[in-house]
Amino acid sequence: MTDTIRLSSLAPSTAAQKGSPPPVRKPHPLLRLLSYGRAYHRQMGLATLCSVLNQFFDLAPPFIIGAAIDIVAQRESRLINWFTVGDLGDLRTQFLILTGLSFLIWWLESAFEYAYARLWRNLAQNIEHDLRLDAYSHVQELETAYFEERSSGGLMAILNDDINQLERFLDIGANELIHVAATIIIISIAFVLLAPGIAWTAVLPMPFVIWGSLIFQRYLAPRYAEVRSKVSLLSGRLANNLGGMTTIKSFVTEDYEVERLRADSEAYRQSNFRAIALSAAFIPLIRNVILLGFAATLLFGGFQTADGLMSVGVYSMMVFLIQRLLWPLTRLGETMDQYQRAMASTNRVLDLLDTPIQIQSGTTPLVKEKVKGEIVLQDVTFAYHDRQPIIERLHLRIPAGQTIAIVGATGSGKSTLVKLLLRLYEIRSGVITLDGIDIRQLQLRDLRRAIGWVSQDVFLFHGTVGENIAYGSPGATLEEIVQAAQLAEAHEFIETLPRGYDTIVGERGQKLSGGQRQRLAIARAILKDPPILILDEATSAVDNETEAAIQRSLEKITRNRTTIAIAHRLSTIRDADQIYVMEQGRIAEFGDHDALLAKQGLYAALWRVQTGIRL
Ligand SMILES: Nc1ncnc2c1ncn2[C@@H]1O[C@H](COP(=O)(O)OP(=O)(O)OP(=O)(O)O)[C@@H](O)[C@H]1O
Repeated sequence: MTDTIRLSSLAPSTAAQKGSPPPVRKPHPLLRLLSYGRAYHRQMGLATLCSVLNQFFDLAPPFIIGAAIDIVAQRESRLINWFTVGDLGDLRTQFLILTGLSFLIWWLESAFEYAYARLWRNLAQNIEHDLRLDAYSHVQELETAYFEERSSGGLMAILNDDINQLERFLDIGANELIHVAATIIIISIAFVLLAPGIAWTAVLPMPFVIWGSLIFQRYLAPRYAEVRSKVSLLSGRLANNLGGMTTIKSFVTEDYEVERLRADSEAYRQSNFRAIALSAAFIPLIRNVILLGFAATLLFGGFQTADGLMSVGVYSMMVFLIQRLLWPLTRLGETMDQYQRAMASTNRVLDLLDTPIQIQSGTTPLVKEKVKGEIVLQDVTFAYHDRQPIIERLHLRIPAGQTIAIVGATGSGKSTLVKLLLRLYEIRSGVITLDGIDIRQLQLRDLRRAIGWVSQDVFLFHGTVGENIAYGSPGATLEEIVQAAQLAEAHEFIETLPRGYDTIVGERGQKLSGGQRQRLAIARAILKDPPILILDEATSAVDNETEAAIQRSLEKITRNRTTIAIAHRLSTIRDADQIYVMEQGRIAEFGDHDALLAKQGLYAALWRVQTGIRL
C-alpha cells in the first residue's frame, strides 16, 4: 500500500461531513487572531499608541498653517490663544513659537513613525513565526487519514501563503486602519472644539463611510475566501505535478497537464476578477461620499467666516483638515482589501490549528530498553474511512523476541496491520496490546520509538546519506552509522558514492536507486535499535545476491527482538518462527514453513508457484 496524497479541496469531503455535528458559529477572525496573539497584547497596545500619536502629530501642520494665517491677517491667533493663557508677545515672537512648534511636531511625528513601523513589523514577524511553528506542529500531530483527504499543496498554501498574507496586513494594513480611525476621531474633536457651528459637515460623511465599508466587507469576504480556496487547489495541482514530473514525461502528458493547470489557474483568475470588480469600486464610491463633507465645510465654513463668526485661520485649518480626512479614507479600500484577505487567511490557518487530533496519545510511559516485545491482537476489526472492513475479527499473538512473517495476496491487509500497530490508524473494535498493555494507553511517541519500521515506500530526506541513516537516532556517532550500514549491506555502495556518507541523496532520495534507498532505510531502522522491528517488503527492490547478504545480517539483527517481516518472496521468510498467511483481512493459516507446506493449503500453493516445484 502506498500513502497516496489525493488531490482534493481542503474542505472536508461531503462524506466526512455527513456524520459530523452541525457547524459551530465561529467568532470573528479578528477576535480569533487577537486571542491567538494574547502574548503580544502589550506590543500591540504600544504599536497602536505609537500609530495614534504619529497620526496626531501628522494632523498638526494644518493647525500651524491656520495659526500663521491668523497671525498675519488679525495680528493674533485664536488657535494659539486657545491653547495658551496670557500674552505671547509680538508678531515675530509668535512666528518663532510656531516655527519651534513645527520642528517639535515633525520630530515627534518621525519618532513615532519609526516606533510604530518597527513595532508593527516586528509584531507581524513574531505572530507569523509562532503561527507557522504552531500550525506545523499541529499538522504533525494529525492522523494519517487527515492527509489522505487533503492535498499536500493545499496544506502548503495554508502553512506558507496564508501565514504570509497575515504579515502583509500586520506590516501596513493594521497601522492604516488605526490611522483612519484616529484621523476621524481627531478631526471630529478639532471641529467640535474649534468650529462647533460647522462640526456637522465633518461628521456628515462618516455614517455613509462606515455603512459603506461594512456592506463592502460583507460582499467582499466570501469572494476572498473563494480566492484563497482556489489558490489551495492550484498549489495542490502544482505540488502534485512537480512530484510526478517523471511520470508526466514518460506518459507524454505535458499538454494534458498544462490544460489541467490552465483550468485551475483560470478558476483562480476568475475568482480574483470577481473580488477585484467589487474591491475596485470602493475608492471611487468613498471619494464621492467624502466630497459631501468637503463641499459642506467649504460652503458653510465660508459663509460663517464671511459673517465674521469664524476666523480665516480656523476656516483654512478646517478646509485642510477635511482634505486630510479624504486621503486616508480613499486608501481605506486598499486597506480593507488587505484586511479581508488577511481575515480569510486567518480563518484558514486557525481552522487548521483547531482541527481536532483524532488519534490521542495515551498516558502510560514506555521505556524502550524495558520493552519485551510481546504483541497481541484480539478480535481486531478495522476499516478505512468509508470502506468495507479490511481486517475483521483478527487474532494474532506474537511472542516476545520471535520473528514472524506475514504473507498473502496483494491487498489482503498486511501493511494495514502494521500501521495499526504503529497507531497510524485507529482500530474500530478489539484491542492490540504490547507487553500486555493496550497500545491506546501508551504514550504514542514511546510506542513509536519502540518500533523500527522499514516501510514499503522508503522516504529519504534531502540531506546526506549519513544524516538519513541517523534520522531518528540523534547523537549517533559515525562509527555507529557505518556499523548499521554494514549490517544493512549498504556500506559498500555508500563507499562508492562521490562523497561517501556525506553524499547528498536529493529530495526523497531520488539520486539513489530503489534498492539503495531500501538498504539505507534498513540501516536507519537498525541504528534506532528498537525492541520491535517491522520489515514491510524491505528487500523487494534488491537483487538476489544482496538480499541473501541482508538475510544473513538480519539473522543477527533480529536476534533478541520481535520482528515482523512482510514479504511476497517466500524464500526470504522461510526461516521465520511463525508464518501467517493473510486472506481478505483474516489469518487463513499459520505455522512454520515446513508445517505450512505439509498442510497443502494456500502457502503451499504460493510456494509451488514461486519455486516452480511440485510438492
Ligand atoms: N489509506 C487507505 N485508504 C483507503 N483504503 C486503503 C488505504 N490503504 C490501503 N487501503 C486498502 O486496503 C486494502 C489493504 O491494503 P494493504 O496495503 O494493507 O495491503 P497489503 O496486503 O499490504 O498489499 P500489498 O501486498 O500490495 O502491499 C487494499 O484493498 C487497499 O486498497
